[in-house]
Amino acid sequence: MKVEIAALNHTFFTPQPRPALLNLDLHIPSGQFAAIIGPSGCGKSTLLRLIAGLLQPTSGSILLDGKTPAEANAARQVAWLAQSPALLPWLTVEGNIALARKLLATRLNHQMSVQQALQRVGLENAARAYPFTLSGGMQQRLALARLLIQNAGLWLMDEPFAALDEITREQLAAMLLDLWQPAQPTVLWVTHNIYEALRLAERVIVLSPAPGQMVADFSVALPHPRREDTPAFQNLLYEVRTALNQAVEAAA
Ligand SMILES: Nc1ncnc2c1ncn2[C@@H]1O[C@H](COP(=O)(O)OP(=O)(O)OP(=O)(O)O)[C@@H](O)[C@H]1O
Repeated sequence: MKVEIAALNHTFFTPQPRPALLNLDLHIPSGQFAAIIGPSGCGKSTLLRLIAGLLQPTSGSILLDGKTPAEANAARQVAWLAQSPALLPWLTVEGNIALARKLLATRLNHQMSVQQALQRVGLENAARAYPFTLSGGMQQRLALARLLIQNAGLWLMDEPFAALDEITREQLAAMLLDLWQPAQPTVLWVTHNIYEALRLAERVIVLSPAPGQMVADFSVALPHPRREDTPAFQNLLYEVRTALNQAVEAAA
């Protein structure tokens, strides 16, 4: 799904005006895996919420394959993964996925079974368990299975693995890449972590401190799996970090 954002502004009124995003123009081609990084409070989550149609922009436009966020949502084309997996505690692992599948039963190209989705995330042996009996990493794998079965054209990800330990986080990041590669939905991945962004994404977009403006846009043309100890990775790391630091200094 193509994401086209033009002259986007968002201000919260609390009641005093608090600008969160300023004049953002962004074009994400269909199938791109893009990471959005920026300092805390720069408007990353606000941007995702606007794209998901959970907030109305103060001004500007967002089009998802030519549709408004509300229209794309109604067609169930937008899937969301956040830090909290928002599982239904009264349903088993397979019950959670079966419900997500049922909600999408009218989608013509929807062919994946519950079992297949659980296999893809390595949870086939936990199908009868309840979410509260799972570790944090397993709960996020279940959320990934739900994301997969939604078969949406756009995945919005708001630091989904930030609460997990380093090793689980890396495992899930690798799993996410494996899940993304066959169908290649468009991914917008919000993160604070420059390493994570450079390990996964094809593009890294840097926002300034609030109100968030785009200050840099990097293409990451490195093959997977990416090794951090290569000069190409280290160069990009340096450039992204420098862009971020300059934006923070300019705003200070
Ligand atoms: N519902 C709200 N009402 C008022 N202000 C808000 C609201 N949500 C966010 N803000 C403000 O908008 C700005 C951007 O917030 P946002 O959560 O989008 O930032 P973020 O980059 O995602 O931050 P973090 O990385 O810490 O999660 C901040 O100044 C925040 O305080």
